[in-house]
Amino acid sequence: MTTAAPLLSLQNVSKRFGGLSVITDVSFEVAKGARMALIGPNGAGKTTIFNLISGFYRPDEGQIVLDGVPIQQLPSRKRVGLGLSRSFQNIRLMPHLSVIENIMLAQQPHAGGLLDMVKPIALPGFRRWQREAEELLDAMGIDTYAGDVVATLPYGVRKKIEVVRALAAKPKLLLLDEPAAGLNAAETEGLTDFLKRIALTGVTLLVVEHDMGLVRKLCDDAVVLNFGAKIYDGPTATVQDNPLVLEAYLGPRHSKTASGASDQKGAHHVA
Ligand SMILES: Nc1ncnc2c1ncn2[C@@H]1O[C@H](COP(=O)(O)OP(=O)(O)OP(=O)(O)O)[C@@H](O)[C@H]1O
Repeated sequence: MTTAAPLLSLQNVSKRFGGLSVITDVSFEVAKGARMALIGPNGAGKTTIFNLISGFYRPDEGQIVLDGVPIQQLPSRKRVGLGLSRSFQNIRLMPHLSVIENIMLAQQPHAGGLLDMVKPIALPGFRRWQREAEELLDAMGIDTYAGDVVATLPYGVRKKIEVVRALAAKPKLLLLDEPAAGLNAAETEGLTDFLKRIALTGVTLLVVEHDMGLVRKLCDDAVVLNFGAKIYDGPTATVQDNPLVLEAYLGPRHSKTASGASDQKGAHHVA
């Protein structure tokens, strides 16, 4: 039996800061088309893993392979060229530009650079980028905001645009860093449906998120970190039954009685 090659593979990845081991021998795979969560208590190492995948940090040991290419020594922009994109928890849109201008800026990996946006109309590719940005906003159901200045839009809409910005570079793999942070329950529900729609376009998702409601609705599988080590790698449906996971979130005394714990935004209950 042959198994399809994963889109992303971390193999025995470790990262230290000075004498502090922050990631220890972490391995996991993300299949093509998967919707996978990367979860764990505060300080577990999730953001560090994202920074290692996206190229802000280099691992001290181990390999990171994207679509068959070892990327751990490549600069971030090369990883973007290979199909990696990331949305950030703290929205990184240009607040005084319109939605469509922000999306077009994010198409820059396929253009000549930021300077091109200073004199954009003269560029041969401008009309095409504009059309593609309009199509993307339309496909994601937020084209009504295309001409609006970002700073004037509600926070929940800006979060969606932050995600669409990350899609503008046509990624194979999208890293989503706490997409539901700061959203209320209704906005989170809307965002979850929105992310499912994105996944249906074939983009593979790896999601760091504390909101377990979103994780359960969106992600089939989860990797759980604690103190920089992997403690679970399997279906999201059974993550809350795992004693190591319960212990990591709630402490050893609670691990047998935690199944009654409820979802709470900001509180890191897993059950
Ligand atoms: N540049 C750095 N220098 C030193 N220590 C760091 C650095 N970046 C992260 N750490 C440490 O590494 C550990 C993991 O941090 P990280 O931000 O990856 O955790 P996290 O799981 O994303 O946490 P949270 O859920 O709170 O965002 C923490 O103890 C943090 O203090």
